[in-house]
Amino acid sequence: MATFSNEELLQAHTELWDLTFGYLKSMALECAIKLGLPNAIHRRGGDATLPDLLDAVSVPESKKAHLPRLMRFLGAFGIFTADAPAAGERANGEEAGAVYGLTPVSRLLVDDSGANGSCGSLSPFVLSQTTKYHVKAAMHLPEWFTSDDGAAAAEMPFRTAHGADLWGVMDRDPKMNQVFNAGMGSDTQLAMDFVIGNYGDVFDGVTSLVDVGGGTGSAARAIAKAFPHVKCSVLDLPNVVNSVPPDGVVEYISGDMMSSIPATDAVFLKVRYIVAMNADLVLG
Ligand SMILES: C[S@@+](CC[C@H](N)C(=O)[O-])C[C@H]1O[C@@H](n2cnc3c(N)ncnc32)[C@H](O)[C@@H]1O
Repeated sequence: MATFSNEELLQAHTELWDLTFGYLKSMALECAIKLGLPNAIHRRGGDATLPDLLDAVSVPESKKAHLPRLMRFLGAFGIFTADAPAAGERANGEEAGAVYGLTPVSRLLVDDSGANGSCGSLSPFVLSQTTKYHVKAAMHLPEWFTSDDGAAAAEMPFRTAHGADLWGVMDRDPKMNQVFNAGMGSDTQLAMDFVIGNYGDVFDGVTSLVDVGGGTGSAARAIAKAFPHVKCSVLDLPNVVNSVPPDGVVEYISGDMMSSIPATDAVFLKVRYIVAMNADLVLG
């Protein structure tokens, strides 16, 4: 049996604590976005003191003393920078005089379009993946592994937690539908800038394209804008397609990719989860 030195076990103890409390990183990140901290720092020119932040965000008097702790925690894992205050500026052990700045990660969370070149904010993406549905589903992992549910074994912990898959939940909860679709759209915008900028030649000779599981059409709109000769359509479930106002640029088709896909020159797929979840169905 492997033996470990005291140093290794001490280091492992630290790593175990880091892993144990890892979920707090996602929750603190979500909190930073919901409080508007990246935008507040950006609007101050990229640097903000604690009083600046307290001015900009809506925090009641009774909670103000806790903001430096949140900022320190976010700083510890690279969301913000914090310039240490001079010793005399510390109030009650907290960083009253600290100056907080954006890192490349929090820069991606700033709403102002153009702040990151052509890249929009990824805050909607973060919020789409830290929902109560996702967190609760993750907490059902041990229950999912240990329950012997026969044919239902292929179902994911998400269904164990919510009695429906993600698409079913989005169908019954319009707010979740909106939050998830906005998240996918923001992430796709960034990915499409890269795809079109670097691999645009894959669209040479294509005259029609269907983005299968294309959500609210971020990818299809980006392709249609960059390559106006390509007739772009989006195939997605009714709850998604019905939430998109017609834009005259992309055609939205309500349907089930597992049943049929409209005839087209090219199929565009950015639906990793669904293909993985239905791999047996698709690949036989
Ligand atoms: C992970 S999201 C990706 C959305 C979009 N492709 C993007 O990357 O921004 C998956 C999308 O597939 C859609 N979807 C799931 N099952 C589907 C099905 N059976 N037929 C059509 N669309 C489906 C969902 O509604 C959702 O919009």
